[in-house]
Amino acid sequence: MTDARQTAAIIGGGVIGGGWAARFLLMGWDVRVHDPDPEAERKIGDVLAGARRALPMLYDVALPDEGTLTFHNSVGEAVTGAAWVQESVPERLDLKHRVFAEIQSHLDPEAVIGSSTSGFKPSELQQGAKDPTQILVTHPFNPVYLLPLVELVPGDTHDPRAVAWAEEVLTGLGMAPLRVRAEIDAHIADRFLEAVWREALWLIKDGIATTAEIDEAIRMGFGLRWAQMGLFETYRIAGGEAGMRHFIEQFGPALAWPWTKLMDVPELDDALIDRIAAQSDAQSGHLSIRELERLRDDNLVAMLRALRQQGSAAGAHLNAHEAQIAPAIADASPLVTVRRTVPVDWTDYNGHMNEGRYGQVFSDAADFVMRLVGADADYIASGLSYFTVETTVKYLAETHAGAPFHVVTQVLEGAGKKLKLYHEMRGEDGTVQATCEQMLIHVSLETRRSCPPRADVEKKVEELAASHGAGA
Ligand SMILES: NC(=O)C1=CN([C@@H]2O[C@H](COP(=O)(O)OP(=O)(O)OC[C@H]3O[C@@H](n4cnc5c(N)ncnc54)[C@H](O)[C@@H]3O)[C@@H](O)[C@H]2O)C=CC1
Ligand SMILES: C[N+](C)(C)CC(=O)CC(=O)[O-]
Repeated sequence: MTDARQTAAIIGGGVIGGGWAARFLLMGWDVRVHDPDPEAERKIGDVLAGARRALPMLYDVALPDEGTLTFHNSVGEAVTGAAWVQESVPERLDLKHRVFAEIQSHLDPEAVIGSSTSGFKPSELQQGAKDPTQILVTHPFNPVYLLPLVELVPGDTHDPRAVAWAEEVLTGLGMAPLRVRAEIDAHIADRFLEAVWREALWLIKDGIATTAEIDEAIRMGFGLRWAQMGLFETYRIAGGEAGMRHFIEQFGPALAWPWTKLMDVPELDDALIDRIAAQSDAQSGHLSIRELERLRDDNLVAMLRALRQQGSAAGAHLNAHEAQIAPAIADASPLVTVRRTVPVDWTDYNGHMNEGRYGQVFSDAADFVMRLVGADADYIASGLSYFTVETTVKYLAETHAGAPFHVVTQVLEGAGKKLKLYHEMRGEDGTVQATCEQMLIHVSLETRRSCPPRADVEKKVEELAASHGAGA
């Protein structure tokens, strides 16, 4: 099964199938799509263009080499040889059953079928299936290529090996599988989303708030809190020093007050739909869906990168995934010390990468060289390190958010306490965008003064310098 594991079939290439296709492809899988819509290829192309820009910006290293995308006229052709099938056809049980039957008549019995269903339980999806244990719910969130959460619902009838493998695949894609222990309509997260949506529909129907006011209430307040601590940690803090118990004592009784209409659904009659659509047009109609997607993606990237910096919530998850995909530190000729994409939060009011960020790039390049010569985390913990004492940066060409680049580094001098580096930052087409000459001095972290490196590090520095022709 090992070779076939790198091929995923996407059955249904709409909003969600397109997002899955992008995530698999950008994480190095080959992707085979079947969708009867004659526009499917164009639509997936649009989603993929957004994903190619956004997903690499989340990481401080390059993503794996992109897989190959192909389109197929039948389910059978698409799933043959696939190790993973992601079903993303419309939310109709009869249609999903027909599609599963066709998938299972061609699929390798060891492959997994994940369903994107927002609401059906695995036992419902599995009804009448040739092998029910092959079908799991893997419910993602839009945009699938950026949001890590995927609800993994195996249901009662499942093969633990398939579930373990599904967790491994999803984690490898950079997703955060949340195992739902007992099957339930609409899983976990959509229960909240439905409740919030119902309440919002009432507010509009009753003329209390517009779509714009409701969105403002979310994004200026509790929406920000939820992204980093969720509901219960947030409420624990809201209980003050007495924590959760005090919070429940104070606000629990309010649940019985006539605040909410959660159990009733407002009738979505023409008048209500017209009102919502008109308010939504007034709020966001000046932007196309693609422009809104870009705004959403840039904001999500910037927020997720901030959480990465804090090592918190989804940021902690992304840090762990980056450690999995980061290339090993190894010598090579030419010595590429950084390979990544310019993230959106590195750009400024001039619309290009801000000068301050070049310092980060060349600092990362120097860190690579330090690890290469053995001045790694353990070495630093032992009380020895290098300090940069001088840099000369030349800015030669602009670069922009989403642009891939790499840094090639040369050791100009490496002897005793001195380590002099020359870096060239190059764009995808090889254009030199910036150069940096950088002098590092070996130090004791105890005395904060210069001192000779440990013998093995000094030897590696000298060897590296000699291999780069230093002093020749
Ligand atoms: N849109 C959303 O926010 C989310 C949707 N989901 C779930 O993902 C699934 C798909 O939803 P969307 O992508 O939003 O729908 P969509 O309408 O954007 O895409 C569905 C695609 O399936 C294709 N299709 C129809 N019959 C097919 C068949 N027999 N074989 C192959 N393809 C077929 C359609 O041509 C269409 O391109 C649903 O189960 C939905 O509940 C899950 C998470 C979020
Ligand atoms: C509206 N929806 C129920 C299809 C939403 C989801 O299933 C998840 C999401 O992306 O919000």
